[in-house]
Amino acid sequence: MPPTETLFLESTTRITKDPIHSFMDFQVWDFPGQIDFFDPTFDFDNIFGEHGALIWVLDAQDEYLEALSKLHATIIQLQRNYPMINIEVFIHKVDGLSDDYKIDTQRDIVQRTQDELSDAGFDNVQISYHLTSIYDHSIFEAFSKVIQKLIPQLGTLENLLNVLCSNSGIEKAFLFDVLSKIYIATDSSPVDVQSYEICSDYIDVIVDISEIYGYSRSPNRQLIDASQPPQSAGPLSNGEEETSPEASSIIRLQNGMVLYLREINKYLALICLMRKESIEKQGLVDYNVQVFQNALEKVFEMRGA
Ligand SMILES: Nc1nc2c(ncn2[C@@H]2O[C@H](COP(=O)(O)OP(=O)(O)OP(=O)(O)O)[C@@H](O)[C@H]2O)c(=O)[nH]1
Repeated sequence: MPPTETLFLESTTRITKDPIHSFMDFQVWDFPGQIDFFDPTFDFDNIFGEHGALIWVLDAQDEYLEALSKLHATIIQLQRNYPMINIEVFIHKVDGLSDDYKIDTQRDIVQRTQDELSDAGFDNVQISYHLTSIYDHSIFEAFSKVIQKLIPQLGTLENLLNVLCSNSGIEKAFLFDVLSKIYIATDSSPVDVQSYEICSDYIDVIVDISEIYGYSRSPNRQLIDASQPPQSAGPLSNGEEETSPEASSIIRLQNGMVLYLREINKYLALICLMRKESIEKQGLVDYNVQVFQNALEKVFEMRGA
């Protein structure tokens, strides 16, 4: 949904559950802001007993002290009953704030939270804070980090991406869930926002091209319907779908970098950022990506087994 359309969203009046079917099925539950978690009619155990992460959204452009004290009370309750739930605080709508003010706001929220929790006897609660906005990629990046913590195989995925990068001259590799643009894993080099943004934009380009030039494919292979760049496997007829390689695409950027995309399966795409010299050995890169893809299949097979 484009940010401008969010202006017309209706207010949330009850808990709404959005199932997300992807490489991992999960549900996002949206709670109305005015809900009272401590009301006796609110079934705290039934709701939080099943959750992996609590995302608490604070409006950084508004007065947040009341929402913050509700957050503190909720964390204390969770620590007593469900300490395994990840607590993620989105300091949201930071697009309206100057850089200095953003940092000050985050510092204030962190400090107040630490003080409040330590007064209640909880000194080492792990809480992640994310500065977010719908007007840039920060909301997707924050959500990516939340989801990554819920993936049991994250360490294995990271290792596989590290091996792929070091053997193929790749500077940064992301494994993206194409529809949500969440990246589920990346290699262990630091993520810089520009790399993430350009890879995320690249997905938009590929999805747009697919919508125009795409063709019908088997349900197992239909996420990126078709990108037919020079390097791709060539046009597929309907009868060939099961045996044809996945979609792939390469874009050369003016600054000498290259973006390499390979569809991994129904949901996932690998996007790599590398220098143009590395793609001169494209056979090697393609081969290593294939090995990575096979390894990934095994990782997810084992999970399903
Ligand atoms: N400036 C700015 N506005 C935002 C951002 N995110 C949401 N908004 C605006 O905030 C308003 C409320 O958005 P909602 O998503 O309905 O907020 P909510 O807190 O879920 O509200 P309820 O549904 O009532 O619980 C909308 O007009 C959005 O356009 C943001 O990152 N920056």
